[in-house]
Amino acid sequence: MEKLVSNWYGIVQPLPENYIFPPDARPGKLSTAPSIPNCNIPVIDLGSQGHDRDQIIQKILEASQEFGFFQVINHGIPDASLNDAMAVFKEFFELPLEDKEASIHSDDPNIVCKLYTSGVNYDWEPVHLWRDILRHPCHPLEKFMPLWPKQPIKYREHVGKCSTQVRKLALSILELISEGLGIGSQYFNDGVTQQTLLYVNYYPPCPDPSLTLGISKHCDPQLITILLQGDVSGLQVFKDGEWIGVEPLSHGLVVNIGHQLQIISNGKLKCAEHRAVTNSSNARMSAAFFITPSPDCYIEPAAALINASNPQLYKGFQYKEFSAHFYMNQGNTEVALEPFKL
Ligand SMILES: O=C(O)CCC(=O)C(=O)O
Ligand SMILES: [Fe+2]
Repeated sequence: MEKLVSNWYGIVQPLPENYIFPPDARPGKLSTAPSIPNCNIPVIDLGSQGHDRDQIIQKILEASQEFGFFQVINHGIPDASLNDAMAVFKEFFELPLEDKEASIHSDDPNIVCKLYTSGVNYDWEPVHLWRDILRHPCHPLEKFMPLWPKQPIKYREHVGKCSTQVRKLALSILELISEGLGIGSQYFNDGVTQQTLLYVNYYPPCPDPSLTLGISKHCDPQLITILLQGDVSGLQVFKDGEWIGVEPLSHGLVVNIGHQLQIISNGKLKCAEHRAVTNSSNARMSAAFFITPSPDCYIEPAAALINASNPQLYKGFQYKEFSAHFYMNQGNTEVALEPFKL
């Protein structure tokens, strides 16, 4: 806990050696965001669903096929709700270390609310990430909210409200996707969307952003992710051999396809590699809401998508088998899907 970067940035200069990535994984000069190619990650206006539903579905499918990423605007979640949640996250990370610890201390034997730095296996990592992370489940709210941070005082109220709205939005986007894929509008009900996991990332200003990363290259293992990235850039998506930036949009939300949605869509929708770079002047925060299957949920390509010209690409498995393999290989994107391919 004493290693949290949010508690010693500004004190530590230069970047400690155990944060320096090997040359081929460093962002290099590109990490100073404006110089990287400006993204053409699609921006989809959800405000006109009443009369443009089919067109919106088409745009979502195209973006999910080509980029695995898109941003949504006019998504129905009030600006105030997003601002309030981001404000309590920031307040949390700016608390003194003892207050952060006290805030998440709970009698829960499963310790569902976790605060740590870098990755889950700090002691085993060859290189550390320049970020701290607060994570906890959000759904069902009544079950998990009593285990969330107690400070800031408004944390539970604001994050409870925002997570409920984000989950509703995610389910409505999944309904549009299921309609577009032609797999039945109920496909994403129940087990496959049973959990909402929230990971709040805090990247303090970094002494040398060219040498390190906030999050290294990965794909999200869950079904679909909704990301609040505030107003500081840093998210990059790997596309056609290049890293492209996902520029923050005022009150826009980033949506990306997870491994499970790639599998269910039998490879039609893509989950794209992405990472987060740091910068030397502003702390950056992002809040990722992962819509996640229950551990026992059986995942397989939807039968309606398989035919003579589209043979089944993945076998069926329980989600917990996938996540065990994913975390054992530390999210290595080369091998994450291997055992599940046919
Ligand atoms: O900070 C970001 O923008 C990316 C976060 C992310 O990719 C994740 O939490 O999985
Ligand atoms: Fe991610």
